[in-house]
Amino acid sequence: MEARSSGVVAATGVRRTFGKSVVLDGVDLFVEPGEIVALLGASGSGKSTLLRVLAGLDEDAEGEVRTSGSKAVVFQEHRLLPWKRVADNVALGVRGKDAKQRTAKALEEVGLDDRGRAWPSELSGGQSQRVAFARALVREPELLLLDEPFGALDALTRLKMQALFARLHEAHGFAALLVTHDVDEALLLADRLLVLDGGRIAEEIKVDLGHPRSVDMDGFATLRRRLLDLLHVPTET
Ligand SMILES: Nc1ncnc2c1ncn2[C@@H]1O[C@H](COP(=O)(O)OP(=O)(O)OP(=O)(O)O)[C@@H](O)[C@H]1O
Repeated sequence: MEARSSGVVAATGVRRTFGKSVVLDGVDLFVEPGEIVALLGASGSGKSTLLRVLAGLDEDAEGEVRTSGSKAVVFQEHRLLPWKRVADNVALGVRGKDAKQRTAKALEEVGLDDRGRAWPSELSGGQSQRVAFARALVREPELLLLDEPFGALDALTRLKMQALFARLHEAHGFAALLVTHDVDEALLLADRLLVLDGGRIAEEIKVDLGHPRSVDMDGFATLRRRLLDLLHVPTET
């Protein structure tokens, strides 16, 4: 265990029950600095529950969870405050006299430098999610916890946001735990995949595909098939 003491996330024996139902039954999970880990699993397997535990949003879980450094969470829905302008929503994540400058930089990084004075209701779904990323980034987190952050977006916007995420990661080097049910997304973005099943991490797959990645590169289809098998998804119809 010593070698892993520098992890951004070190969780051991995480257990969460709701009444008689055991959702997490001894989860061990480590995330190294700068690493992108995708968390997959069937619907109801406990992905969001685990993410909430790691985010410190669930006080009723058992087990040991250590996270180091600052963290930020991005959910499927943007959760912007409708009564605050875009820039003020982003600025919620920062304090100090350079807050304004950092807010402007974060908005620029997500491609919305000209929308700071807009209201959230004036933005598209994709733009709103960009603001959610800016609000997370402005804290300069060491760890991003992402719960289906692209899940509510149309296919094209989703691809653009995945590319944006990859660029942001390259620029900032944060570690990320990405909950997703999209196998291609996991394979495009993550260094390592974890499959949650039966309340535990049932599989771990290292993604040695290099960067940049695309769905038609060598090795992608093989990993994809393996992952779909693990998720019990038929690959032929
Ligand atoms: N607050 C709660 N009270 C009772 N049961 C809950 C609660 N939160 C989650 N559960 C149950 O825990 C199980 C896991 O839910 P969770 O949302 O973590 O799954 P998931 O893997 O994220 O699913 P999905 O992919 O569908 O989002 C489900 O059976 C769900 O009904």
